[in-house]
Amino acid sequence: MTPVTEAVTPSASTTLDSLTPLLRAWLPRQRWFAGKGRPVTGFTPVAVTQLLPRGGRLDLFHVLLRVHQPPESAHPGDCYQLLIGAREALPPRLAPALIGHVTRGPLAGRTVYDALYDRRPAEVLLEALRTRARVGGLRFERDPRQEIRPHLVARMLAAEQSNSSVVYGDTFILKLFRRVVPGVNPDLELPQALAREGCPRVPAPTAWLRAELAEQPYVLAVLQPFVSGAADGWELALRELAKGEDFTAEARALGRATAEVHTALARALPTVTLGRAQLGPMVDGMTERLTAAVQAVPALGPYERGLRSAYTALAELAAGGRTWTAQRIHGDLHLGQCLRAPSGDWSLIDFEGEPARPPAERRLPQPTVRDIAGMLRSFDYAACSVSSAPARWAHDCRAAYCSGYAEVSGRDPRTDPVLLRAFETDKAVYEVVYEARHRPDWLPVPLSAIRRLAVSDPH
Ligand SMILES: Nc1ncnc2c1ncn2[C@@H]1O[C@H](COP(=O)(O)OP(=O)(O)O)[C@@H](O)[C@H]1O
Ligand SMILES: O=P(O)(O)O[C@H]1O[C@H](CO)[C@@H](O[C@H]2O[C@H](CO)[C@@H](O)[C@H](O)[C@H]2O)[C@H](O)[C@H]1O
Repeated sequence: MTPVTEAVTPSASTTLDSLTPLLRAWLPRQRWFAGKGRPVTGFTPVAVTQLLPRGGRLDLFHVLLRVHQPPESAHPGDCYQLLIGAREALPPRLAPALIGHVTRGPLAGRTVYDALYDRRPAEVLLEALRTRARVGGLRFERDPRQEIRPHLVARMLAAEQSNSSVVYGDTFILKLFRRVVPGVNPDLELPQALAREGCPRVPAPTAWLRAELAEQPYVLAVLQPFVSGAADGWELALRELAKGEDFTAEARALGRATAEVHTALARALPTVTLGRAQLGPMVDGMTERLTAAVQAVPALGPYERGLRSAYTALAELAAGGRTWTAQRIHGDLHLGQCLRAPSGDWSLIDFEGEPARPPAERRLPQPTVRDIAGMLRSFDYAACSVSSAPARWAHDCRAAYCSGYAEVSGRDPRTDPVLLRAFETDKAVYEVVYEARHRPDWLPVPLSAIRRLAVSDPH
């Protein structure tokens, strides 16, 4: 394994300049690119770190890149993390990772590509974490109580999601965050807190990559144990649905696992009471998201009034003196975030929160019902995407999930229908925007829930 070299060079920045036209075409096509639909008007390199000595068969750059998109006044531009490799030519197996052929600058004549798809560069990252390397502004750190064996073989996970993940020898998985923001990253913070509590439902972080840039801290990647042979809840649900099989036992186990995680988070981190004063801004947030969603997706228009009633009903309860407890939660819980190991045990992953929400908001204490609403929506999603789904499948799973949750926590979410409807509505509105932006073919799925939520009266 080639050791990571100690270098952050101004010339690396010049190198990046010559890639600008290629990146301008490549970036917006990536699943994780959050600024879809708006033109890219320019780039500013935030940090360019050379990870291997220049001039070898492979050049390797760790890049943080600010992407400018209109309206500039409203937003300084998102910052993305890239691992860029440059070779004389790409072997066919790396064709999907192609960024383009460079025609000018220090890399002229070379082919640049997304190096996370390539074994050797991915292994350079693991080696750096194993040896706790420091390269320029990058800090590769590891939990001193956890060992990383050398020479684990890397493979990129095929499923492209909000971020990119690499598996090492079926032992670890490294998630490299694509859109990065300064500050505490809940995807490291919460699993670490849960590990301290001894909660076995979440893989404990083994190592992580930090950076200190312009006096701001960033968490750029997290390595955690890989749950080998696991299936995620979404795959399992679809498989059982296709066979016409019952899924309520798993739904109940998922409810129990969610409650275990919530209970441990409430022990590990502060909880607060939400009364009228705190609930007001929360309901305002829901209302604002609805208004923005209606503008972005006009198909929501006819349901706006009905959906709004879910939020006003909640505000009325608060005005009448009701209070709720809020705590740190998962923030984007759905079946795809739940892994079932071959032993049958469930783990929850991906504590980053909803990728579209502002980072500070994602770390606010919330009613646990928000996560529960996410899972309830997910059972509905599964049923809607299989045409042969039995009519009561989603209903039965949702009931079993709530029962499992109540068994562990002592609180059945169905006893607070107004709160549940408000959070389910907020989630469905989020999903409408998410699908319109990323997977327009899926739009009918959350829209069918919107129709139900716009008319349902929980009383
Ligand atoms: N600890 C783990 N063990 C096994 N597979 C995992 C683990 N963590 C994540 N995965 C797999 O990687 C995928 C992406 O991880 P996730 O944290 O959801 O990333 P993203 O933020 O990109 O959605 C998951 O859907 C799951 O299949
Ligand atoms: O997993 P991510 O953090 O990338 O979450 C985003 O993408 C999800 C889709 O992959 C999206 O989830 C929606 O689709 C799921 C089926 O693919 C379904 O199970 C979820 O209930 C539904 O919300 C998620 O909302 C988004 O944040």
